[in-house]
Amino acid sequence: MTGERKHYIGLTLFVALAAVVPLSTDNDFYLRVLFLIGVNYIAAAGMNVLVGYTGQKSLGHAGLFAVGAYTTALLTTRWGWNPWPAFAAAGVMAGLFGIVIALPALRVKGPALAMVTIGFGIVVEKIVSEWQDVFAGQQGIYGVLPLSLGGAMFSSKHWVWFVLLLGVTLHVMLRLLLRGRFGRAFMAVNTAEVAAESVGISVYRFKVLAFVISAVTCGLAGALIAQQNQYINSDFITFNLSVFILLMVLFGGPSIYGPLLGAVVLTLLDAFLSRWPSVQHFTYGALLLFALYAMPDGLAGFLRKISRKWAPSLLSPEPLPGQLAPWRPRGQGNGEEMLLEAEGLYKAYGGVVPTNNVDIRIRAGHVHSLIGPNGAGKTTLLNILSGIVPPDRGKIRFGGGDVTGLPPHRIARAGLGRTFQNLKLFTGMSVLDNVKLGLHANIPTGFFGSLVGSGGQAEKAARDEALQILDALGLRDKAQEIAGSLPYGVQRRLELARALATHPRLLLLDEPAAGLNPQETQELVQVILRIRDMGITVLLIEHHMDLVMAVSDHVIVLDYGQKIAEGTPEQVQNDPRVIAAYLGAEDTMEQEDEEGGVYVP
Ligand SMILES: Nc1ncnc2c1ncn2[C@@H]1O[C@H](COP(=O)(O)OP(=O)(O)OP(=O)(O)O)[C@@H](O)[C@H]1O
Repeated sequence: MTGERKHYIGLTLFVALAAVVPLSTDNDFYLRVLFLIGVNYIAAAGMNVLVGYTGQKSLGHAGLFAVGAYTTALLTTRWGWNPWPAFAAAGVMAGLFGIVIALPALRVKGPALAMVTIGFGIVVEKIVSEWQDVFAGQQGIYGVLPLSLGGAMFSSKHWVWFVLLLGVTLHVMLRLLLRGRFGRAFMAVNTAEVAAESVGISVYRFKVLAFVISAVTCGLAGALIAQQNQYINSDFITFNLSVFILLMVLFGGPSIYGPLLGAVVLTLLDAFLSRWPSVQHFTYGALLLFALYAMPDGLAGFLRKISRKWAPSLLSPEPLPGQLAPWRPRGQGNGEEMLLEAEGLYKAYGGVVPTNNVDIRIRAGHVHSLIGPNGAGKTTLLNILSGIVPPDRGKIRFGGGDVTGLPPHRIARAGLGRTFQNLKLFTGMSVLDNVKLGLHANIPTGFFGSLVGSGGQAEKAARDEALQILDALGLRDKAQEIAGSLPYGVQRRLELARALATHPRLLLLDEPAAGLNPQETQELVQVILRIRDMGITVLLIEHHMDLVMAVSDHVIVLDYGQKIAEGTPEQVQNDPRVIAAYLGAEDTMEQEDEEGGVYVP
């Protein structure tokens, strides 16, 4: 049975069971607890995209809960809106507030988001408690219209069924979203931002999107509470609520099922401890610390570990298709002779000038090498070309267009793929997912299409192409292994596979042979020549002169940030300025590296 079928059978059983429970009791307290589990799940499910997938922590989501709650309260009491559109408006309003907070907060890195969200939570708390005319402070807004069907207001049981329906719909939509290119991109943003940009993902846009998803679900949760209570006041909007929402996600764990586990356990605990508020708050604090330090993968991670031991078949990966046709790269150049032309590139870090008025021209279809002693500015130049480092001066034309100053994901989408000197893989993800991430910009499924599951065919095509690329690089048998668990040489090849998956016209390789043994280096020579024969232009940085001489059509030499020579490998090898640069650097032009290859530092 496929994983999909298992999931939908499990979900149907769960829904059937959960739908029958309210029939077995008329106790209002129990029905209220079931309702709260549903509401908390809805808040946590969106928060999980932000915290669990993109790794951003927010401590102000009570503010977004308040936006939803007060939107529906004001619309139904002051403006006489019907409760259904008022409920929908609560989600929209919270989403808009989410955009307004996330746009500035996510421009900066580090704890800025946590700080901004704490500030936002405090501001909202103050506004609803002190702006009496509009929000009525502690006294609150009465008469909020509850949802109704055919003119009859929802009973306690209807509310439970409604949150069940909403929760299941949200679960199915988020699962579809998170199992496709959006979920992979959110995780990539969390693991390695620079690498995510290098495959065409706008890190900033994905962080904002995750924040907005979490804002919408928290806003809907707030609206549900206000409409079910038919009342809302400022006592609901506290810092503790923000902590509670975050805690559900951290405690449940970063998995599609984490928020459900977090919502069930913490709502029950909350109900049980509600008689002792001081113990309640202490318990949240203790659980937050416990979740952060002792259970980094939360309850879902813990259960996964147990099932791996006792029921491994539950976690067995999807079977992969058998033989596929050999991979053929797509999106090659449009015949231009000069694929990339850069003029007067200049970059200084204080007194250090790693790129000093460098001009380079990359001819389509050739292998170019960039060499020079340590610290000559090779990596900085590659970073400038790929958009990671903006140049202080100079111009770059790539594929006929000006790409100077564009962010890395835009340059990647224009057809520039790259690998890194220090590997930047998405280490916690499978080999296959790493390569699928390379294909990210070439999978056409949009956000709303993903939510309703219309991306199935595109996902299948991406999986097949990723497997073809892995096949071409001899990695097919590793497809389902975790990238970070592979030997170093295999990880290097995987990074190359991911870069090829971006359909590059120009492939930048930063020291691709670093850390490889002589046999792997020989294989790399063949791989680079094959890549060139497929029509992909290559620019590589390398210290292994054997490799440079074997693959290059053209060599560029840098020293102290300046281009000191260029030409065929023979011309460069015999150039007195190049010999002097290397002699100056190490008193020797060539030395044997540990494995016996010729290595020039
Ligand atoms: N972000 C930065 N801030 C300050 N100095 C930097 C920065 N990036 C690079 N440099 C400096 O610029 C110079 C060139 O560095 P770069 O990494 O480009 O050289 P490289 O030729 O790639 O060296 P290697 O062969 O050792 O990798 C070095 O002196 C380095 O310390």
